[in-house]
Amino acid sequence: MQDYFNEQTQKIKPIYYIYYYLINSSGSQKPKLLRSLFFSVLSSILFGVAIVSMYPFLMALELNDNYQLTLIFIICSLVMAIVCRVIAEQYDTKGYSHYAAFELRKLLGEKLRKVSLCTLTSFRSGELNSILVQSVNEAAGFAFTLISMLIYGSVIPISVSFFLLFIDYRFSILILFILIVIIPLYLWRRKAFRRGFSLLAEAQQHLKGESIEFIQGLDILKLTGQTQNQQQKFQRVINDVATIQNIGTKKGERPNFIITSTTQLSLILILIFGVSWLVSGSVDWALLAMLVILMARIADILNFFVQMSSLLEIFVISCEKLEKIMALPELVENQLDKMPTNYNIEYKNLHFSYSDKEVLRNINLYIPENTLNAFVGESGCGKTTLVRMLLRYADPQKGTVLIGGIDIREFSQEQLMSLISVVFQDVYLFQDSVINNIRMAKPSATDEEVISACKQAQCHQFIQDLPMGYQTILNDMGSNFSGGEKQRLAIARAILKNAPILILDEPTASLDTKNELAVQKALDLLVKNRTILVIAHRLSTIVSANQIFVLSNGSIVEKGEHQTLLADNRNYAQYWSYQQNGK
Ligand SMILES: Nc1ncnc2c1ncn2[C@@H]1O[C@H](COP(=O)(O)OP(=O)(O)OP(=O)(O)O)[C@@H](O)[C@H]1O
Repeated sequence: MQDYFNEQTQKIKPIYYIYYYLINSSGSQKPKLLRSLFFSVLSSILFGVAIVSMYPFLMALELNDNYQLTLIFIICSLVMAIVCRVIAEQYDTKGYSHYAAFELRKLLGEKLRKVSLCTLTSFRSGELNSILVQSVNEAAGFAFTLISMLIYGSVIPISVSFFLLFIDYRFSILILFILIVIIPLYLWRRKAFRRGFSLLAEAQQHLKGESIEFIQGLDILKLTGQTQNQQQKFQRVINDVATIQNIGTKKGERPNFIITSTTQLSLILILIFGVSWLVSGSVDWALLAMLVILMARIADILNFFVQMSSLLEIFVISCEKLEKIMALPELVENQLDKMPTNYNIEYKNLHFSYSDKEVLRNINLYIPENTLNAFVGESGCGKTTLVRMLLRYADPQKGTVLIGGIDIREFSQEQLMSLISVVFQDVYLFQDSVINNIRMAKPSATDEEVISACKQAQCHQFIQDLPMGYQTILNDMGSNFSGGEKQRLAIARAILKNAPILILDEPTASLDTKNELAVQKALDLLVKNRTILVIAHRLSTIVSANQIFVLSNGSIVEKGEHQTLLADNRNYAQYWSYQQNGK
């Protein structure tokens, strides 16, 4: 259970934050929400007026003294209260809340675009998805329901208490006293509830993450015989969710009982005082009858408010999650007026750490344009991180990366990405047609251009053999394609994009001989006249590279051509010898 305790579950935001979140979650719809808020308050006041006017009505009825006028006044107040409520509810009925959710999602999308990939990958799978879907719905969708609940629960008793001042101030004080007793009780209950809800939200988040991992990794788990173990882990989280729910229900029992009893007891309190004042002759029966009806109504409203207030906590938790995303550091971007005239790449005194773990140390390297450059070294030495620095996967803590003599932070994201194509071992394919999956590298490309890129990438034939050819929809991230076929689709994207710099995470490393030959043929075409950075696992594929950089523990320890490095007889020569001997 300790897994779910974190800064968010420990900290309870003060109650005024709820109002802050409620108003701000509506974004540009704020004026409409404020208008709804105004009409909700007006509706509650008019309702209070109508209830309190029951007393002069009953008195006039008893004395047969022009009661029709009071009756018309009560009916008008009630009709106006209903009209105001209908206007207030337009925030939901006219779809403004949906628009607020749409805008919030757009804002989050924009934010995520500006956050470094390194930061984004620190989120658990499913976490961002759940924030974008569930938290947005809860934050933007609940706002009006919660506001009206808060208003009816507080404004009706307060306005009634105010109007009663003109009739009998003692009852006003009595109602205010009941409200004042309930508020600290509610705050006490909130504390117990809030922690439980935060823990539950965390546990449910874990459950979503586990289920996504379980489903996505099912084939690997089956192959490695680990299904049972993973299922046990999954089951443990399911049990945790059930346990937290049980504990939450038990913990909430006492505060719930006390609060609902207090609202019911208030009715008895009014009766006790009212009857004693009636007996002493300082109150008449009509006022007492009106107050009993009134208190029954107020007790209902307060009970409803208390029961529904768990929604407030869910709302606040969602807002806090959105706040966490909006507070993520952004990559500072600029926009260049002129793009570079050459594609020489330079890393200058670059240091990079993930949290406090230093992964790249004082990297200095120069890559002339149109050359083939390979990065080799033991697993975990920092090859991928080094190459990703060029893509602004994250910004280095120290040092710079330059393309054509320009610091890459000077480019906008679009400008930088227009210069670089990547072909990694993991190819991401979207659930869309084959042609659209390739065209995404250059959205303006014609069908002919896409087909020509596919021919060069050696994938035209197998696409043609698909049931709907280029229009075939890829299912489940392209699970119906082999690894080699996916690689060739990625190469087709890179050919179509035609960027001057190409990053390859040795795409043939995990392929069988037949697929490797096809991919290699496609690659041979792609690498011509480009600046290439390749992460190499098999040294035989990079013997012709212009420069080979050998990394060890985050530093470049050797660099040169294949033959020079062999002659140096250091790390590279040792790796070469291992691989040649099949070790
Ligand atoms: N997102 C991340 N957060 C924290 N640490 C990371 C992250 N990505 C990589 N690392 C760590 O940084 C170090 C360098 O990783 P990197 O992937 O750059 O190595 P590599 O040389 O490419 O390894 P391999 O050849 O196995 O792919 C490793 O110790 C790795 O565990």
